[in-house]
Amino acid sequence: MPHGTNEKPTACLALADGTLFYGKGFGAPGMTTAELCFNTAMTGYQEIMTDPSYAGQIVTFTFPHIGNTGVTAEDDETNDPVSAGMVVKWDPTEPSNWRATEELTAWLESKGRIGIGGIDTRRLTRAIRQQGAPHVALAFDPEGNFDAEELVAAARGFKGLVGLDLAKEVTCAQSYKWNEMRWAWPDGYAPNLAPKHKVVAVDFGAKRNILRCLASAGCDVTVLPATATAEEVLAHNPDGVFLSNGPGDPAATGEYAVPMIKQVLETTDLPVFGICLGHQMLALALGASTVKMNHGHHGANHPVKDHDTGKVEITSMNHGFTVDSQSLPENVVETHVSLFDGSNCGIRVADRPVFSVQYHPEASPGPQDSFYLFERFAEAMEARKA
Ligand SMILES: NC(=O)CC[C@H](N)C(=O)O
Repeated sequence: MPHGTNEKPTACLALADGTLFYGKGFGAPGMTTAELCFNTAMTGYQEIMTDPSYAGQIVTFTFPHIGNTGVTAEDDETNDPVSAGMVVKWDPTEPSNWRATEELTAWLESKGRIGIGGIDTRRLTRAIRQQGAPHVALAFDPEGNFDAEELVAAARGFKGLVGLDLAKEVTCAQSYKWNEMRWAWPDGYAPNLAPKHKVVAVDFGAKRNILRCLASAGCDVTVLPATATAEEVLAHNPDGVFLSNGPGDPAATGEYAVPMIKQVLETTDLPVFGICLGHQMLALALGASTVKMNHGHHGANHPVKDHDTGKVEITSMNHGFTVDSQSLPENVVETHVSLFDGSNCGIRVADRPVFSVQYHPEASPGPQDSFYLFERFAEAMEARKA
């Protein structure tokens, strides 16, 4: 029965440990298996659902009002929802927003994704925190016929994200140019409208707002597929190389991406900037290691301390793996750290403009505090030319 109602449930969420949550289905009928996480952001459900880094995951939204602002294609971080499904407390409400072109439920249905409403998301979130991100099966049947044992077996059959390279499933098929800028600017920031620096962005599942931020910092961006070799990257004669966010296990994607990054580092003095998966794989290329977290960081209010300036930024996060700061080699400085759990949030090579962050400085959804990193990347390219 959906939480707090007498209705017959039309959706079921089964955890691998046998726990069942019944609720009201929305979106597209069907069944899917994934890892389950929770996201604490109060806004941005569409950006979250379309963030390619959520491949292989179902998102529990701890904020109860999901659907209020509808959906608009302008807010997509990539063409379609990538997250396998969504879990919410209340049924999505009718949108009330001038930008909405569609309702969340109709959009999810047209994109073949499953949602479940009427769930006690507090209880579920507590379960995720206690046991670690569980493997789950989520089913939506308008008739409400579920075989609980079958669903639990399906959840147990999900192999998990460790060892999984999902970047190759969400990367672009071909290279392309990106010129579009941000629509909103951080306070006091004067947009740099002339593209000054040639940047190759390797797309492991890049969010569009990252590309907009690069363009807004003066970068002329060429996006290359995840499997690009160092030769392919350098053939564009870039002033800098950007490594994007993306889904799955950094060690698995790193099997082909880390040799590319190493070769760029060994054969050039180019500035390199990485975000999230790009950060993790840069760390791997520098000799550090990554580990799976208990339940990861997914939200829009994570405080991070910048050791260089002493400042605290409020950041947007979405990651389930992390760089083991104990494994950082001597020439790599830990620049940022999470004030929630002390985990690594940023690195820099001691004597080179090679740096990366675990969080999302492009915001969308989230705060704008960290835009300076894009400017830092542009400054490094400027300095190298001078
Ligand atoms: N947002 C990302 O790039 C996520 C990186 C990686 N897939 C993780 O879960 O940690």
